[in-house]
Amino acid sequence: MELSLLDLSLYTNGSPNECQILFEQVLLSCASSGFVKFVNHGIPDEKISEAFEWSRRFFTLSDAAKSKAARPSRLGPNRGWASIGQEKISKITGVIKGETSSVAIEDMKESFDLGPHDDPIFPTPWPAESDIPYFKSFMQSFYDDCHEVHMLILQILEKSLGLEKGRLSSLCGDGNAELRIAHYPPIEIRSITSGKVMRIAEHTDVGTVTLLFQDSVGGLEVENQKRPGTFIPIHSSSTSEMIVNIGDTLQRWTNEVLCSANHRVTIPVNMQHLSDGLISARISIGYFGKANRDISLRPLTEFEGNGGSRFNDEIQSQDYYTGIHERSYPAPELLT
Ligand SMILES: O=C(O)CCC(=O)C(=O)O
Ligand SMILES: [Fe+2]
Repeated sequence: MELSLLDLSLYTNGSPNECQILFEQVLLSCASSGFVKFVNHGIPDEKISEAFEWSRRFFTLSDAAKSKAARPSRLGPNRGWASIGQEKISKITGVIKGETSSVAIEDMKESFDLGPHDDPIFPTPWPAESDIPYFKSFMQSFYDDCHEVHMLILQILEKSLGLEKGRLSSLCGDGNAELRIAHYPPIEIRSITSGKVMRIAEHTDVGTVTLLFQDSVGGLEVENQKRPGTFIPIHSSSTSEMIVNIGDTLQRWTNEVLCSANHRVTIPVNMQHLSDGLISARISIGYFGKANRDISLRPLTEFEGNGGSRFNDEIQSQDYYTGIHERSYPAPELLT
């Protein structure tokens, strides 16, 4: 299975026929693998390179400086700096499939998440401006760029799925997303094969779609939806390539016409034949598109038909997101 690499600019610049082909290809890729890749998505290459540069700068700050932006210990969305091993994504492995995991594999990564600007309920804790001047303004501007692409992709999905204009995008227009920079420090192959740690354990993302940029180290893999249990490596030929994966929100809204993509970050494919060796540090940047707060995650009426749904519970978006995020930050006494 190869992921389609599609030209997003055709949506605004293409002929009606080219647009139609784009809608069909997006649907084909998302419905068969939960993933699609885009070029010409509108965020300039230089800005993406700059985002990687800012990420490196942030992660080379001292722990004391990063701690000023530490993840708050209260219920809510992901905000601020989470140190290496703090988030345990293995605690949410299998949740969307209705399987619960009892293992607590440590993720060997650190991350920094920002939410909407001036969020009065869940503000983002920032590092001191004097420690990393202009970091905040750059990251907020990159957040806005990603929000625009998120809206564009939802509009395309509306067309692909035969929905009314605005049907998906109006549920997300407030911009309730998170932008995450993640740093995976160098790690021994043996540590991962021991089964105790991972770069990031397999999981699905909770939101609508995730927009992901990765450096050239590799290791990102997606589960083959036709052959569960087997994983396919996802390469990017440049950091500008945008990888888009379907999240739980769209799985629920579409009543599984689209299914969220189960993915993980592990040993890069070019090192998988080795029993020993050091995997280089890796940086990725992900924008986690989400529904506005207080939106029902029941299937949309357009997808209600045929044989009911697994997702008829009355859960609302923020409650679902918070519940899942909190599971991945278990209190030490809850770890198994
Ligand atoms: O680092 C990556 O490539 C993926 C990260 C990821 O899946 C996540 O943070 O949800
Ligand atoms: Fe993810």
